[in-house]
Formats: sequence, C-alpha cells, structure tokens
Amino acid sequence: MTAPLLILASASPRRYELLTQIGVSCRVETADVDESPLADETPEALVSRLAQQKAQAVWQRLAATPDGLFLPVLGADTLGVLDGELLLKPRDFVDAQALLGRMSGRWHTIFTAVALVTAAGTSVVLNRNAVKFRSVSDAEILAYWRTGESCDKAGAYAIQGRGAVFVERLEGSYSGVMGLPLFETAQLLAAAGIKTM
Ligand SMILES: Cc1cn([C@H]2C[C@H](O)[C@@H](COP(=O)(O)OP(=O)(O)OP(=O)(O)O)O2)c(=O)[nH]c1=O
Repeated sequence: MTAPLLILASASPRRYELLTQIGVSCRVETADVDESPLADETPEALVSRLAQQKAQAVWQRLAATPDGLFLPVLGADTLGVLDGELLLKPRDFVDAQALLGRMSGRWHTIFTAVALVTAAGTSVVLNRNAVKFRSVSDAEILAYWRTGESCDKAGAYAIQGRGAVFVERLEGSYSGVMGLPLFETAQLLAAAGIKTM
C-alpha cells in the first residue's frame, strides 16, 4: 500500500475511483458541512464555497491532531442547474421524478468545484459542463429510480451508470459530471507539486 499522497475530503466513492484512475493514492477523511445555499448565492459561488469548506474542515481537524499530517486535502462539490434552479440530490422518488421530468429533452448544466488546501493556502477550480438529456418517460423515471442509482447523485442521475442512456450530448468533462474533473484536478495538483505521473 503506497503512502497517501493526499487526503480526500469526500465520502463519494466516485471521487476516490477517479483519483485512483490518475494514480493518486489518497486517504478519505470526511467532515459534515452544511450544504444549504446562502441567500442570493449563485450556483458557481455555492459549489466553489462548499468544495473549499469541505477541504478546509478536514484540514483544520487534521492540523489539530498530534500527528497532523499536513498532507494536502482535496475537496469537491457537484450540483446541477436548470432554468436557474438547483438540481441537487433527490430527497425521495417524487423529487427525483420532478428533477428528471424537468431535465427530459433539455440541456442542463453540471458544475463541479475542486479545492486543494495545503500549508500555502487554498486553491479552487470550477468546472462547467453542459448536458443534453433525450426525452425520458415517466415509466423510465420510475424504472430508473428502482435501480437505486438516483438517490445519492446531484440531479438524480449517474452519467457513469445507467443514467448514461439519457445523455444525448455532453459539452465538457465526463469526469467533471461524475464529480471530479480530472484535467482540472491534475492541474491543481501539479501546481501544488503533486505529480500524477
Ligand atoms: C451528475 C452526477 C453526480 N454524481 C454524484 C457525484 C457526487 O458524489 C454527488 C454530488 O454530491 P456532492 O455533495 O458533490 O458529493 P457527495 O455528497 O457524494 O460526497 P461529499 O459531499 O462527501 O464530497 O453526485 C455522479 O456520481 N454522477 C453524475 O452523473
């Protein structure tokens, strides 16, 4: 087991897999962060703030421990936007049905922000993706809900799973929609001296 290069401040298994894909070994440490938007906060500001807060909360907790490793801490947040409304994780089937029904046949935006905290401070990058859904019937939405894939995903779908069948077109980063844009993440890590090759 190679020593972790960084701490991943995320419970998302997708983010762990994506970091592993580019050869970055990490240890997962999560922190509870209130993800509710501030008044009049834009989606871009919200997703960037949450990515930073997740990483900074873990950094501060580790720094306070006796063996505070001071390994860099990476955090991320993903959300969708359609007609100015946030597309977050569905609360239940009715919520998922409303989300996917609104997204059916239309373009929506998926934002993912990635934040890296090191002793030198915090850097953050924002990745923006445009996703076009084909038309999705109510019967398909119900069948999709029953797969269980919707519940822990922003926008109630997983592009890396069965949700791929809804995605007619993507302008941006597949890994960014999944929750960790690998090009931007590698750039962020390289700027902090963390090589992926
Ligand atoms: C749109 C989309 C989102 N997602 C996932 C990525 C994230 O895990 C989740 C968005 O919720 P987030 O709050 O960004 O992340 P999380 O709650 O899973 O983990 P943590 O807060 O601890 O970092 O949606 C996919 O897996 N595939 C997709 O196509």
